[in-house]
Amino acid sequence: MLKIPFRCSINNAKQAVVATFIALAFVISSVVAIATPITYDLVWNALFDVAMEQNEQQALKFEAFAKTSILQGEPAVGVIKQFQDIFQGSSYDPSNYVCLVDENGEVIAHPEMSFVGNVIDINYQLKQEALAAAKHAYVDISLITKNINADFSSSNQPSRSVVKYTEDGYMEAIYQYPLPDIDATLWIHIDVAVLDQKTEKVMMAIGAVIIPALLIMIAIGTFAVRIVERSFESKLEKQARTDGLTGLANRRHFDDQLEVEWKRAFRKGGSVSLAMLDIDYFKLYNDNYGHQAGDEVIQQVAHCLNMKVQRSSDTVARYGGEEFAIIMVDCTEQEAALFMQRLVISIEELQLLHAYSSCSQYITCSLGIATLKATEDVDHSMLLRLADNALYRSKAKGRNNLCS
Ligand SMILES: Nc1nc2c(ncn2[C@@H]2O[C@H](COP(=O)(O)OP(=O)(O)OP(=O)(O)O)[C@@H](O)[C@H]2O)c(=O)[nH]1
Repeated sequence: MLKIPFRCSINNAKQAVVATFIALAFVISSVVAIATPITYDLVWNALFDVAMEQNEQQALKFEAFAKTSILQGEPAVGVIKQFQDIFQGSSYDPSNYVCLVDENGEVIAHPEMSFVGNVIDINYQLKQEALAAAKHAYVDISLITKNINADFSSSNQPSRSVVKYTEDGYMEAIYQYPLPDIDATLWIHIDVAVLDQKTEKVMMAIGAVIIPALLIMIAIGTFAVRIVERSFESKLEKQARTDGLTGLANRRHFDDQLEVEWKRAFRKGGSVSLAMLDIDYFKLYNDNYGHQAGDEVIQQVAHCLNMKVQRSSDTVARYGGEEFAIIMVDCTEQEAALFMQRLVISIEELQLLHAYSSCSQYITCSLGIATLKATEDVDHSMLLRLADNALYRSKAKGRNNLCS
């Protein structure tokens, strides 16, 4: 009776939990989606400003250096040596940012320069790296490198390209200086890859917080859903075994319990007693007092049985309609009969008025009881039959009594 609405409430609760977490995930994702670019921009802009400033300082330094060194017509080796000295210890490692390119944008090494350490010692790998970089981020290299003669004759001033972004978001500042002693341009490329690394670190840090947070949220959500499910499952299980009107064990639980007790008694070589109890003239009660009042009588009788049958090993169940069943274990036939006899009296003592009963002015009940030793030859359905027959005899005897 209670099952269907109960199932609905389980589904509703599960849906509510799932919906809450989806909503939560959505809100967090939205916040992250909105916050990430803003954070990214803020971080980027902040780092960019710093980098720009650094770059600007480097550029000024370099211009000062270039004006004195290159204009004096120093050989390339000297220029680069000076450059290295000036920028050593700065955030830029000159060996990474200085190389020589010819007018085609090819990285070259000059024999005279080989002693100037990293900068000049452009090995195959470094050259490949420079070329690879040129293909991607530094697309303008070959365009800005010019023949030394043209440049040198027109102006001794170093030309400094505009600091700009590349497609990848890198910022680059390109300086080109014609070198007086070789047919090449000293090309100095100060990029701010460092900026990107910092940004990546920040983004990774953000990811390091957000992703675990999302995972934890999913884990907690799953766990919460499981807990809710379990609690509903156990409630559902309990509901499925409980009679909705009286709260007693229902027929299903009774059947299972009788089988369990029967098997236990068989193992222990014991017996099981079973009492079947039926309210007398209940149809007449219903007809005259109404179905609602009938329900209340059933509830009161059930309550009385529950109060009297206190041993945890015993089971009181609503067998159906106005019929109840009591399983008793670990007691003799006489003890069970005596106990049930008192129960019959207790129910009449409830003094639930029944003016249409032929055996009392109050609600009474008839009771059939059977006790059977659990052996290989018989099973618990025999016990049920015996108790039922006893109940039938009790009714036949005039009701409000007990037969065994
Ligand atoms: N109010 C109410 N009545 C019920 C319920 N279940 C069964 N009944 C009624 O119980 C009555 C049982 O009637 P009968 O089987 O004829 O038994 P009785 O009138 O008690 O007669 P005896 O058992 O021979 O004394 C029927 O009228 C059923 O409708 C219930 O849950 N609530």
